[in-house]
Amino acid sequence: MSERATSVVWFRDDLRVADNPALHEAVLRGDPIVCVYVLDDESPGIRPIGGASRWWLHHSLEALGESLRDVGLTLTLRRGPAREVVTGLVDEVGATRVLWNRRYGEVERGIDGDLKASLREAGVEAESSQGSLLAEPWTVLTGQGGWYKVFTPFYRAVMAKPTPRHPLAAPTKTDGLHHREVASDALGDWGLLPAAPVPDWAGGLRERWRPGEAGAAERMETFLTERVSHYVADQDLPAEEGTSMLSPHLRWGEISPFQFWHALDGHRARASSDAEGAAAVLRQLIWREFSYHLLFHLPSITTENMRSEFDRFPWAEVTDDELERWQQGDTGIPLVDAGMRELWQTGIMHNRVRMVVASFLVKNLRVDWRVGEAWFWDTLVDADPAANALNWQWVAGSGPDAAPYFRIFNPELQASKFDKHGSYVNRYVPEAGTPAYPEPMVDLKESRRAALDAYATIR
Ligand SMILES: Cc1cc2nc3c(=O)[nH]c(=O)nc-3n(C[C@H](O)[C@H](O)[C@H](O)COP(=O)(O)OP(=O)(O)OC[C@H]3O[C@@H](n4cnc5c(N)ncnc54)[C@H](O)[C@@H]3O)c2cc1C
Repeated sequence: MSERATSVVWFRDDLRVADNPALHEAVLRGDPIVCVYVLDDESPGIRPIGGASRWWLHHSLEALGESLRDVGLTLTLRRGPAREVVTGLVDEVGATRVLWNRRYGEVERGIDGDLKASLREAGVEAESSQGSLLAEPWTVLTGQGGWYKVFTPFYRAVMAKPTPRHPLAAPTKTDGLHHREVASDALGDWGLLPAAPVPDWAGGLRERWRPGEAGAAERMETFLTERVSHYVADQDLPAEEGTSMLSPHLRWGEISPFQFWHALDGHRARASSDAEGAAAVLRQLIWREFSYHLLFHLPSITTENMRSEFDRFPWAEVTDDELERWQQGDTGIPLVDAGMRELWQTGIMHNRVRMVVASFLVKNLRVDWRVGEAWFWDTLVDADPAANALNWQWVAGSGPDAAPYFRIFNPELQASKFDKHGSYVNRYVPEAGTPAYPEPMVDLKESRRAALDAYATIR
């Protein structure tokens, strides 16, 4: 055991050095620092991340390692059940303090709470900070002291709170930081990237994304200088890059909501063409907060219908072949296929198209929303436990404040409104309209009627 005070900073969904309260606190204390990331697929109840997320995580950890090296620190990688791994590391280096930024999922909170209690019992300081949400779920309550089930009042309540704190500066070389040298796993040994015999499916992801804090900052800058003024007009057009594309960076905490908020708020305050766009993106950012509000207060949101009548919904039995047609973008419905192929090739899908493909699966094919949620979990680079579940339940009609089940998106109508010139469909489904393209796997009108009949049985 070392005599000297040492801080362990445990990185999780906050893979950044700027505006990182846990790291900031460790830097202020001035003791040697051990930075650690734990890959935890093993703690009871933990949901292992999907394939696209693993790809992202690999590159994001690489980038974080570099940023830390630039300021004189190193990133230690460990794998296993988080509580045991962090406790083991604390013993190994004789740490006197462990710092982290809070998580909001039930299982994660359980792990963190148990760890905090056992560390404190052992005389080790353990402190958590607010780094990943603007408004922590227990701080936004209704007049009656309950939690919000409807977005608009939640949004108003968040906006009525004092302005979120300003982002914290990143540490610099001149802070004279010391790291403690400890053994680390090699990132490559974690097998996060596709490797033989699995085909390399990540080419499109490499082309589209630059995981890490610098990539996030670059994307935010481009959005604010070039696109925010068109956001309101373009946000629903999948052919344009009209939105911020920051969701995976926010998911992994490469940019904090505080950084994005203040950058947007600056634009909002200016009486310019940017103000309207910035206010609209801020509202979207609050949807992210709302999804975590729900996840915290109703953890079953990830697996159970929020509206229990949906427990009786007569979901259809689909074959593996039928499901594969949806997953691979081979349904014969061009907008659905374009979305599913965009997802497979690039790890992302435009929000408008996500709603369309989800509605097609849950309503036209009458497949349980959890099947679609699981596919998105595996293939999205922004796969997020709270946002994914909330949005699937929103489309299915099984969540609070959801789109009513009977509002069934018509993909053809959606294409004619939001992809008028067919540019998006052409990009991903160039064979649409030729004999090489399959017939629709279901008749849209008939399947719509069947869905409404099914819904009538649970109303
Ligand atoms: C079926 C379905 C599944 C979804 N799964 C996810 C998911 O796993 N992870 C995820 O981050 N988003 C998910 N979304 C929400 C939304 O599609 C993405 O957040 C959005 O497409 C991200 O693009 P952007 O960063 O350019 O968003 P912008 O329009 O620039 O919005 C800024 C930020 O606000 C947040 N945001 C925007 N819309 C939503 C929303 N509806 N719900 C929650 N947060 C939102 C995101 O963090 C986003 O980066 C899902 C939507 C649907 C319909």
